Amino acid sequence: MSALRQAPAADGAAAPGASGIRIDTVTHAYRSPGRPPVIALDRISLDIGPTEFHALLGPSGCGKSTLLYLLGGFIPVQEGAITTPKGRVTAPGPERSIVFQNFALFPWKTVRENVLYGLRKSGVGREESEARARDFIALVHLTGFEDAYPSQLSGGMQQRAAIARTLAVDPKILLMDEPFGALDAQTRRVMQEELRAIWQRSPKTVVFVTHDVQEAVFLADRISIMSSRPGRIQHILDVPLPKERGEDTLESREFIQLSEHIWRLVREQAVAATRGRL
Ligand SMILES: Nc1ncnc2c1ncn2[C@@H]1O[C@H](COP(=O)(O)OP(=O)(O)OP(=O)(O)O)[C@@H](O)[C@H]1O
Repeated sequence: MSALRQAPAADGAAAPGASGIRIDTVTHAYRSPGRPPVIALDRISLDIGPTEFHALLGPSGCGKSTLLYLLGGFIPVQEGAITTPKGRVTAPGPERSIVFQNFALFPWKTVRENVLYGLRKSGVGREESEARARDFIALVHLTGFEDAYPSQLSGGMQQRAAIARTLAVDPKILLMDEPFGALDAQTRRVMQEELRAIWQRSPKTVVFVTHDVQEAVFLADRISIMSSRPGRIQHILDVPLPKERGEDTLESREFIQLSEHIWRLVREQAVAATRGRL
């Protein structure tokens, strides 16, 4: 396929000191007594550019979440290094925000208070925080639910509140672990378009974990496809679609061809992973 280019390094890839992320030969093993270690990641190297939207795809258990949590500083780097312009990642930091699969809202705070919490914590003033909270609650279609507590919302609404909380802070590096997994198909599509539009208005490094090939192709500039046991990056592909993406994108020949091609590559990894377990 001529539009495709195997892309071992991004154009404008992050050099340490520029913004973006450099992942340098990172290996991660989970160890428990009396069991062989699980090598979740094996010598992963990847440069993600300062304004790049990067998607991670791969079969279940290939280490996507592990890599994202390492980038977030939630689990310590065992071998290799992860560098951002702030230096080596050793702990969570204000320049990196993460949206987890299962929302992580404060149950004792309302939607508005949850969104305000992130803003106030990152030093945004009261008035600006109130305005941003209003805007981002509207963006995720939760206007009217500002004073609701998480327990009063559906799973999808809670997830949208969590997304609003993270996006409102406008972090330099946005890490997302299947953030739209709990949403119905319609809402998911709207949120994908909104996220892409937000990223275009305020370009930042995004690392987006998903199982959904079309979601990855619609959102990302580059896609890494991982293999499992051990987790390695098998392919890095450019997504040569126009920057502006919407309904038309989904119907374009380029989108359909690229999605099919990537689907085949992911399937190969999934088949290999299943064989490995038999
Ligand atoms: N706390 C843990 N202890 C032991 N093994 C773990 C732990 N967390 C993850 N693993 C193992 O590490 C590997 C990578 O897991 P990880 O959750 O990162 O994969 P994933 O690609 O995000 O999977 P999924 O797509 O199903 O969410 C898997 O084999 C998993 O079983």
